[in-house]
Amino acid sequence: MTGAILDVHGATRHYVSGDSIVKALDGVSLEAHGGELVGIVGPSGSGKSTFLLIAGLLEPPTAGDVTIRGQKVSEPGANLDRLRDFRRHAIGFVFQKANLIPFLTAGENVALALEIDDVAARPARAYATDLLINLGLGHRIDNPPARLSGGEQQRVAIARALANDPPLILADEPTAALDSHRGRQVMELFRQIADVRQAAVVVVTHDPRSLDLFDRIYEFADGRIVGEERSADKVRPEAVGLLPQRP
Ligand SMILES: Nc1ncnc2c1ncn2[C@@H]1O[C@H](COP(=O)(O)OP(=O)(O)OP(=O)(O)O)[C@@H](O)[C@H]1O
Repeated sequence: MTGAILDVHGATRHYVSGDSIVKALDGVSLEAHGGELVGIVGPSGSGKSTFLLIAGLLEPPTAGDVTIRGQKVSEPGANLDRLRDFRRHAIGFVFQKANLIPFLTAGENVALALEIDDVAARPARAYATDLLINLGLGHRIDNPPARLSGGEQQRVAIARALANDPPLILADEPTAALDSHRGRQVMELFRQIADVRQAAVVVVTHDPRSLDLFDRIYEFADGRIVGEERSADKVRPEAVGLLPQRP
């Protein structure tokens, strides 16, 4: 046991494409600890999204394994359907697009994540409200997603990912659809989530402007890690008020 929240060891994923084999991921080992913001950069097709699929227990590796909080949960042939509950409690996902439910308000979108987890409607709604206020979206709670800017929608999606208080957050290019100011706000929020919640946060990004926030950055190429940079003097934005704990 390493003490890491996420410990991916030797992860490999090969796809058969016609007569050839695509090595989307080729023996990647990477750890993320509580309180760390870890970045993954690299050219298109270098295996970044494939890494997140494997680390997020959405696909098993073809070799290697994934350990989350000391429990080995994925390896070749693993039946990941059985891990649905584990995944919901352990991992919060954030994607490039917010993918909010259009006919629910921002508050209802976040509360739904708790109600699915058997939290009663009233405390779920109260918690969603607290969370959104803490993320600077108190004025948007009763608005549907279409009334929110792209950056606001993405922050609601982050609130939804936080709702079950997961120790691990995985984000795939969460700022790709945002302008630089809103992108920076979203990246600072990930930094704060790592600091305040002591979550391990792993973000795939093409955005070079926020790399000063990260503890470690891994560079991927051809399915492998080809570079690692550690930041000793990273920027720490002022922490938001203590994010409330879930009911
Ligand atoms: N289901 C699949 N079947 C076949 N090949 C795949 C599949 N998924 C990914 N690949 C290939 O694996 C390689 C890595 O893809 P991946 O999406 O992980 O890269 P990426 O670094 O996330 O790229 P991008 O920055 O464009 O999102 C690519 O060559 C891709 O075409």
